[in-house]
Amino acid sequence: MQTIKVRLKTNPYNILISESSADFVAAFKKVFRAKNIFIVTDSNVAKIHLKSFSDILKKAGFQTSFAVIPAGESGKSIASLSSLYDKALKAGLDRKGCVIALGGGVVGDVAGFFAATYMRGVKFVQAPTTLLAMTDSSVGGKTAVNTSGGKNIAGTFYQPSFVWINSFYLATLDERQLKNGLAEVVKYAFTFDKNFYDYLQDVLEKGIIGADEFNYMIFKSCSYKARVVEKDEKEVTGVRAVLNFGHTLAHAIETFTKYKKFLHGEAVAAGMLYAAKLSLDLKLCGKETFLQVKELLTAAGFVFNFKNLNALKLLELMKKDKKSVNASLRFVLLKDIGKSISDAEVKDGAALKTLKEFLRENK
Ligand SMILES: NC(=O)c1ccc[n+]([C@@H]2O[C@H](COP(=O)([O-])OP(=O)(O)OC[C@H]3O[C@@H](n4cnc5c(N)ncnc54)[C@H](O)[C@@H]3O)[C@@H](O)[C@H]2O)c1
Ligand SMILES: O=C(O)C(=O)C[C@@H](O)[C@H](O)[C@H](O)COP(=O)(O)O
Ligand SMILES: [Zn+2]
Repeated sequence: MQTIKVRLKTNPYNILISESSADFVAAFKKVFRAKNIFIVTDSNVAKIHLKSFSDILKKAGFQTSFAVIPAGESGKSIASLSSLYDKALKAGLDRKGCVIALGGGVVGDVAGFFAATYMRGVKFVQAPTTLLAMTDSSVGGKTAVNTSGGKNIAGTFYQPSFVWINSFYLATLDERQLKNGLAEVVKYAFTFDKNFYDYLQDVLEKGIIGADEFNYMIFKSCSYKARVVEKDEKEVTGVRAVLNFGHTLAHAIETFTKYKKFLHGEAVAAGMLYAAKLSLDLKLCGKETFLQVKELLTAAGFVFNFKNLNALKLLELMKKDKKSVNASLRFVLLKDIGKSISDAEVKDGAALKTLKEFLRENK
């Protein structure tokens, strides 16, 4: 078992990396005296993992009820959120109860928003089941749902009481979803650590990724994220914005394609390559850095094939990004591998010129 502490002043908590359900139950009992647990999951995870997960808690003496939201990004909606309030009330969830998110980032983001607002806030635990959720979304307390106008437009910051990461769940995840998770993992290498970059390049090129490699990626990613969140929990000072590397274009692409064509990680991979190209065009980094970004994304298996994306429309959407101030574009850019600039203001013309070239080069 490995434990990473998230040392927040008001809501400190642990990230537990363990394949033992006994470790999970022990952690749970330390944090809660309540018996009433409401599990939120999605329609795919419900079929594979809900019964065994709920049995762990029942055997430990807890009462469980559950709600299932639609699988995939379409489930990250106000409709899903709204359905949870009704189901929880019917199930008798009270203020002393606890919500557990069992699933990927979609479940975590929706369940977290729900837990933050149900009866003005009930306790919340993250039990991530995708690589993306284990390395990024289950940590840090961002919760949200999408709207037709934009990604994560409605949400709160609401920290979990703890996170239980059991990489055993990765065994049932398909190749595309595993690759999707790698996008956020390589993000940490690009923005924080050249040594981690070298490690990933080596492992991904060889293509042999087993439990040890996944657990190492999870540990490193969660450690970077925890340190950043401790410094700037609510993205006020700009420190946390670094976790948004690649996300300015990614969210525009996801919104433009109505959350249907690209997975989040696929859009983030595209966004990181674009941000690296923008860094190069703005002379913030050299060609070598841009090529290093491209090489690792390629080693991770990302192919860039953008048809029917409209540069002007993407620019308009990027201007509505949460980092924008007075409609001026802000990006996380790179000086080098492991060295980033958060919150760089970029003129519309420069962003558009690079975007048009980027789309042309990756048709
Ligand atoms: N809050 C944050 O800090 C944060 C960070 C990164 C991403 N996100 C959000 O996370 C979401 C993406 O999360 P995701 O990539 O986990 O997607 P997801 O939650 O949609 O899960 C991907 C797919 O895998 C299935 N699945 C989940 N676990 C499985 C398992 N163990 N076995 C088989 N199938 C399984 C799901 O049903 C779904 O179809 C996006 O909405 C993104 O915006 C949030
Ligand atoms: O935790 C963060 O902070 C992040 O930015 C992590 C991102 O990977 C994640 O996709 C996040 O939800 C994006 O946040 P947003 O504020 O741009 O909606
Ligand atoms: Zn992300």
